[in-house]
Amino acid sequence: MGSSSCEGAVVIDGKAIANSIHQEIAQEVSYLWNNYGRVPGLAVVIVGDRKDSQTYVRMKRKACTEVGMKSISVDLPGDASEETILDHVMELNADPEVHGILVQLPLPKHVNEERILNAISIEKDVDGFHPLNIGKLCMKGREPLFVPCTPKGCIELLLRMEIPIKGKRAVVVGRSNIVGLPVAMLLNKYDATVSIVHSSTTDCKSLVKEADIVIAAAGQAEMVKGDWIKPGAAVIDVGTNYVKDPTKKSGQRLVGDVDFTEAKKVAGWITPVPGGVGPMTIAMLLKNTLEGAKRAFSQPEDSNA
Ligand SMILES: NC(=O)C1=CN([C@@H]2O[C@H](COP(=O)(O)OP(=O)(O)OC[C@H]3O[C@@H](n4cnc5c(N)ncnc54)[C@H](OP(=O)(O)O)[C@@H]3O)[C@@H](O)[C@H]2O)C=CC1
Ligand SMILES: Nc1nc(=O)c2c([nH]1)NC[C@@H]1CN(c3ccc(C(=O)N[C@@H](CCC(=O)O)C(=O)O)cc3)C=[N+]21
Ligand SMILES: [Mg+2]
Repeated sequence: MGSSSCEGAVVIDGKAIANSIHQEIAQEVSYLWNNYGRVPGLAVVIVGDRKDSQTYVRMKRKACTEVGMKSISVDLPGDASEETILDHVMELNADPEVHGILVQLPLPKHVNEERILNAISIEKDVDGFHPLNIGKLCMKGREPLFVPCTPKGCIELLLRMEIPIKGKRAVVVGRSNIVGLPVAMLLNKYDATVSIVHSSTTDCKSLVKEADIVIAAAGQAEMVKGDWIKPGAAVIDVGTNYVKDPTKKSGQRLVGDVDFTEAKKVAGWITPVPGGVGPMTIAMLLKNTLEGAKRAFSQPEDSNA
């Protein structure tokens, strides 16, 4: 399950793997309902009307409802003040029916993103973006309460496909706080030897070529070419780039950071875009929310039983 292959690499079916995770989660949610009379709750906050953000938020809320969790929606106008957003976060922090809080990024320019993310209770930080959770992710022997969803989804794909990590060379393309950096830290925890390349790296190609595991998260359409890939490598493509395509009704097409057609001929495993990492990000968000709820339900002082 979760893959197909005719020529070249095994194509990792992230959508199918995410669906089976959704089923596992739905079972646990119904167990919680039967035993505690409560379900996990996920609050998704969106500020403004960016089309891509609205699409992603809609997908998250739908997935949440489908597994039987409670979805709490906070929709604020693009000109909402920082104080207004903070007030909503505080209210969600105090709400016993909320176990996860996600503030969709990017926030409008006038809002200090760091200030908002710092305000989310670490017990409800299902994105894993709070500096305390990130800090623990980077430290040996420390366990964050939540691991960021996209990086966790990348690792989950490797684990479920039984792709070895320990002792392997991994190269991460990109070093953002939400993808590149945390995925590199996670691969390090799983005992890969990790390099990070970025926009000032002089020869990305030759470094990527040495990797047994490539994580592409640069936000550059089809930047990683077939001849960058070591034969047999695992290629995980995080990129979601919209490129113009006059043959499509919408006038655009979604592509990854990897030239899929070329790389598939060389790689051992590869994720498609769409249908690879994207669905796993949502599955991990639900998993984090479930974990947060289970921690809350097992606390005696949480008296909302
Ligand atoms: N599928 C999913 O669930 C998700 C997908 N994404 C997608 O992943 C991609 C990355 O997202 P995000 O991390 O937020 O992006 P950012 O723009 O925040 O970071 C991009 C990173 O890539 C590096 N970079 C940019 N150009 C190059 C280049 N030519 N060569 C090498 N490195 C380069 C940048 O380097 P520097 O630091 O020097 O600027 C930066 O570290 C995007 O396409 C995004 O849409 C993001 C989140 C979730
Ligand atoms: N606080 C916060 N947390 C995030 O996790 C977060 C965020 N902000 N801002 C934006 C990025 C992006 N992101 C994606 C999630 C799912 C898909 C996804 O499911 N994509 C589908 C395709 C969707 C389509 O067709 O457009 C796929 O790849 O198959 C993509 C991207 C989460 N992000
Ligand atoms: Mg970004």
